[in-house]
Amino acid sequence: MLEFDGLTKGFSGKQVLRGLSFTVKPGELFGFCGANGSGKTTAMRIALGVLSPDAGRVLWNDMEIDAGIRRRIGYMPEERGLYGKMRPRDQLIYFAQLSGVRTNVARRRADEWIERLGVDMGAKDPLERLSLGNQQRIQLIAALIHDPDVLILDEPFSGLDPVATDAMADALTEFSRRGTPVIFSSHQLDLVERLCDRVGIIRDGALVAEGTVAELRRSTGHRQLQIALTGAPENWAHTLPGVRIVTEREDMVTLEVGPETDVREVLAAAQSLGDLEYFGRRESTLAEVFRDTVTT
Ligand SMILES: Nc1ncnc2c1ncn2[C@@H]1O[C@H](COP(=O)(O)OP(=O)(O)OP(=O)(O)O)[C@@H](O)[C@H]1O
Repeated sequence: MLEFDGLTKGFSGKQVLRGLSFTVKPGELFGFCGANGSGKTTAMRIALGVLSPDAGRVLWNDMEIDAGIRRRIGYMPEERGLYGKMRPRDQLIYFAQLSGVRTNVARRRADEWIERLGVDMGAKDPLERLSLGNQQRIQLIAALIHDPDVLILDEPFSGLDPVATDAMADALTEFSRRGTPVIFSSHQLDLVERLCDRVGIIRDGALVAEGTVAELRRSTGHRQLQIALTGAPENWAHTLPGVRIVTEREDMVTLEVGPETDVREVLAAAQSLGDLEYFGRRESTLAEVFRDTVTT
């Protein structure tokens, strides 16, 4: 279990983390979300020992992370960190060896992952000649080639095409299903919603929401309805009681209703305005929950 316990951190008087606490359990794929500058990278760097906190700790299985534990972490830094002039395969083997993997095993794993993630490169190409997406795939392999006990990935999906995204998502899911806790930061909330077992939302250096996507949806207290009517007067949705219009298309209106609104009243009002073609609930997306959480 990876535990962030009351982390605080400031840079030249600016408070960036303010008592950040959450845990990532074995086998869990955890999405770490927050607005730009909310402190995600800072927290992950502290877990890796790149930065030290002003207060608080990061624990791995109840032990403070030391150099030995750190070697068992797979980390993908936001600033990436590979050698541009070196061939990717050689680097992967080198990194694996540094983490204690035998050379023949390192070679085999490098080749397997390069193939599995579909890295497109010539055998002699140095890293800097690869496209950014392919460099990023190599960076992911560097994080997992030593078969780590925990994976901490800073925006691993940014800039990837849909095929690479799926390949990377499969790899992370496989690690988590094997029991490895995986935490990654991302602004791609549709992806986080699709992949993650749990999600944490950080705001101004503290966690303001945490749970499964379903739990986060419930916590906002907002419900959305979709209604389709025929034969109704123009702008009919504006006359419904206790609703906020989210989108208004010719064929379907999406509405948000607060916790105090009686949905049956909305239904009755809609029926009195035209012929009801569709009436149903729409789940909020994680992006909507996120906006709600970080702007209110
Ligand atoms: N070494 C540093 N010195 C001074 N300020 C820093 C340093 N590292 C981070 N900060 C500041 O800390 C704040 C949080 O940055 P951080 O990179 O942790 O946010 P983030 O949530 O990862 O953002 P993003 O989503 O944009 O990557 C920012 O205001 C940043 O400018």
